[in-house]
Amino acid sequence: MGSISDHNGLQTVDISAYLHSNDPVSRKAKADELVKAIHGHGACGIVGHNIHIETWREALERSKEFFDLPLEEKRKVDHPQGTVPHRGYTGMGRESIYSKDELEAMAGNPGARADKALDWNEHYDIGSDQEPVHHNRWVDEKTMPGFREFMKDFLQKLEQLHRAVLDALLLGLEVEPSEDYFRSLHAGPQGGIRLLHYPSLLESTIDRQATTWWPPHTDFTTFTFLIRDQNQGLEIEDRSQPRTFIPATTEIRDRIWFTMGDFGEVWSNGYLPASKHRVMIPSPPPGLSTTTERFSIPYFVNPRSDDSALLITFLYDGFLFLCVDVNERENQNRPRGVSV
Ligand SMILES: O=C(O)CCC(=O)C(=O)O
Ligand SMILES: [Fe+2]
Repeated sequence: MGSISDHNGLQTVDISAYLHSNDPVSRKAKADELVKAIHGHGACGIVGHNIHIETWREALERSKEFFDLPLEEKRKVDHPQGTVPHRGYTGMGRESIYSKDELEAMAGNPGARADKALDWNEHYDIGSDQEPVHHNRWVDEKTMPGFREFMKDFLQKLEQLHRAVLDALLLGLEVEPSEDYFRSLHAGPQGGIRLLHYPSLLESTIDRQATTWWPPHTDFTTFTFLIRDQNQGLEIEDRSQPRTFIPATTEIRDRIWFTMGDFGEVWSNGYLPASKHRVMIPSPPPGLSTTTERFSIPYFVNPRSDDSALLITFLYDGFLFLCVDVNERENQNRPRGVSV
């Protein structure tokens, strides 16, 4: 499939020529196309990426098997308490994303937290066993045979893809090969997958003011790949019309949605802006009173933790690129939401 432009302005880039060609001219052309697409919306679709549809279907099926376990089984792998919670299971309504405005409004008023809308999903975070900061909470092998091996392998495939996409961005941005710091920042095992389950809900019980699947947010990542089932829900902000969202449609079955994260925006000094996105609870299918459940698997690409403060600048297309690594350990541990 060639690259396509959706009627709604989001581009979908077929990166197979980048991954498989030895021709530097076509690789550079593809890298440029990717950078241009992300520059526009902070997000784009990616096809031709080497993650086979059978593999991602299996990942979604195994994810469903996990969420089908009794709650007491899932709670055996509950996320760690404290400042580094991003591994293991987080149950329904236990994490809320707060916007900057909400956090400001809450300052000095701890009771305000109780009024916060719930993000109605459950999720299970997995990263590399080699990653030094976070520690996996694996389900017992007897409970889910093969789950751990499969997820480790899936994670590795996504890691390979993230390195290839990062290389393409660096080529597209014309970063000098001597500035290999960027590559090395992401060469380690910091990527992580999140198995996500958005439950089916009885329409009459949904207070659409108070309940969301995910409210609008940007990810605290360099960038994110979004793998999902066939059900609609993800929407990406149209940067030309702020607060207007474009459905990230699912009709191309093996399209991965790519969203730039906060660190990626800082890293590129805004040239590749962080994508604001949300996940909406769809209306029930015609004739039904309950909404359809949804499964998705974001893969978060994070920079390496590093104790050294580092500042790198370079010029591209009249933009000053800036990368600040301010003792990232603090930043990486910043909660994306608040667990209760
Ligand atoms: O489920 C999705 O498609 C998106 C999830 C998401 O935005 C997130 O976990 O940060
Ligand atoms: Fe997100």
